Amino acid sequence: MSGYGDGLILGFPEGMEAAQRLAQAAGRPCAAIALHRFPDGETRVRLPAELPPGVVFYRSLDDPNAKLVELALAARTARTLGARHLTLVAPYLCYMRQDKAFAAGEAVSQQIVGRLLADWFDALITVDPHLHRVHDLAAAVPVTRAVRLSATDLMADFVAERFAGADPLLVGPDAESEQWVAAVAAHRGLDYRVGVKARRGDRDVEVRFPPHAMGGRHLVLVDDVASTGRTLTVAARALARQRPASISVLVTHPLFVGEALAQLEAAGVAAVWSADSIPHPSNRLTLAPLLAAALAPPGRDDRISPSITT
Ligand SMILES: O=P(O)(O)OC[C@H]1O[C@@H](O)[C@H](O)[C@@H]1O
Repeated sequence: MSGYGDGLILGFPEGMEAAQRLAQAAGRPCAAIALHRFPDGETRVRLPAELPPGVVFYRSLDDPNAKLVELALAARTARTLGARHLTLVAPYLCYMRQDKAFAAGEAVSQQIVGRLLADWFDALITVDPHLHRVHDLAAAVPVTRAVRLSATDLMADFVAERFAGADPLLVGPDAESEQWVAAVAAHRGLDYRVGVKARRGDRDVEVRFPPHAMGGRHLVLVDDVASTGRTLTVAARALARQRPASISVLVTHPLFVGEALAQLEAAGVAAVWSADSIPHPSNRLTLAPLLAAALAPPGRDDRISPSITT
């Protein structure tokens, strides 16, 4: 047994603050994994020299390619250092959107990356994974224990408090977003509408909304992930034509690559809010208590439990 006690949480450099928030919420010890990036692009990974039987890795998998290699190095090393049961807490789970071969010859990344993660880890905890055609997290990532959490209750409480007495209207930009916007609406009895999206390329997106009286209302665009922000930007432009009182954006996973935030602002979006699955200036909702509640009690990480989908 190491000096850390069982149920140690290990954080990577870019996510140490979030790993510490999780450790505090879960009442567990926390330590850092040190990374050194060599000039040629390889990474040296260093873990604490002794590990307890149960170890939790905290890493959100935005910008995932180098992170995945480093995770593999860390997970394999953890087992040689004495860990027997490895849990990955990945608030944002990468490669979930490529869930089929959209053209002949394409890799089905969801299945391939999911199996890699299941080779390295025994358990996975994630938040609002982009499961669209494949609904079961354990089918995408076949670990022994797969826990799918949702930020939608936190989002609903945030919107209800922010717009108390103002009767906000939640708006999902497309059919894929309906599972989230409907859950947010249901939690606080809010009203919602969903648009129709056609995507022709990474940044070539069209969004239309069926006729609905939106003039003078506070509109909150809700989605799981904003990547280029194109979906939300185009949706906001369409909504702005309805002369609402305001347009805001609320997402679980704020990737917001490139000029996404500036484009949203130019489209008339007054505020952008997110959960802290990825560190970003828009973070307003903290996921640590939700993630902590999903961790097995320290010392019991090696239990075999069924997959959980919440
Ligand atoms: O339009 P960007 O921000 O690039 O991509 C994010 C969108 O693409 C969908 O899969 C997501 O659910 C979201 O609606």
